[in-house]
Amino acid sequence: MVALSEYRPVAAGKVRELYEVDDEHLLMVASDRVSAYDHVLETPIPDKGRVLTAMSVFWFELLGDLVDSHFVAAEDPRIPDEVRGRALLVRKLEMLPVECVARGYLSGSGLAEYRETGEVCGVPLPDGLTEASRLPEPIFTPATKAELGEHDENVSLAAVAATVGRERAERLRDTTLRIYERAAEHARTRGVILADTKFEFGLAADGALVLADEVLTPDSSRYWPADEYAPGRSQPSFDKQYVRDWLTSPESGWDRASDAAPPPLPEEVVAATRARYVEAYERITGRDLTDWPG
Ligand SMILES: CCOC(=O)Cn1cc(-c2ncnc(N)c2C#N)cn1
Repeated sequence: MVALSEYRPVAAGKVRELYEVDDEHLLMVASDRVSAYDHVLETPIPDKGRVLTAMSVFWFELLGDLVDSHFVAAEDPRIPDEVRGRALLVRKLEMLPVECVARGYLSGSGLAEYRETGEVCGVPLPDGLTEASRLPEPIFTPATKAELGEHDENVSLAAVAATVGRERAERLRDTTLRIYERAAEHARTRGVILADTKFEFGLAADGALVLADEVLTPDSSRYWPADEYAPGRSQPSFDKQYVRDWLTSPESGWDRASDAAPPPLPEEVVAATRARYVEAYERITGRDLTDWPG
């Protein structure tokens, strides 16, 4: 069995790493780290990496009739035991430098831009929308990838076209919206609102778009419990709300406005957060996490 240290690291995010396996394949590894308020917390959430990995695989399979993906295997001799269950063997692609975001609801950077200009990424929206408003129809709001720790920058479709060509930009938009709508429709039947999500695509040898990166996880998407949905205020995050509430409670002794690192999480917050990740996975997929490796 190969050790992870034998693979060359090629990219790292706040909570994920990417390694080169061979000329054709990469290993995408999800850690148990969680980030909140732009800080990576020191306390890991057991099984978070497994849940998000299993969730990506579920979506790759469900969306397989709409789009090809880079997913190769979740169990394979090339996957080291130490990361089994929270790592995927994927095929190496030529990546497109576009963060393909679909939004069915107005929140985060989309809401901020709307409040400034009445538009998001050059797409005009109706007046009178507020935090978490459902949009008349889902919109494509691409962004350019920022350096680690910075926020991505929202850009127009024309800016994407200037980078990847008009035809490919429109195909990115159409594919992004189609798979978002399919996923949001599925999530809704499970009592979960998929408010927005971010995809990354690469190119196959024949120029076809291939869905890459993690897909429709609570880290790449906003998941809200549908039964608590009420526009006009920030919605509870399906998975991170216990962490957010504790960090902003007097109990934590942390001042969000300061640059100080958040304190370690109490074990009951860790346990409740782990349970929310497992619940999100089992509700969305109808599968049992105990059936997933690792
Ligand atoms: C770990 C944090 O960074 C990323 O995952 C972003 N990223 C993706 C690639 C990539 N490159 C070639 N082929 C692929 N299949 C992929 C994928 N996924 C590189 N950086």
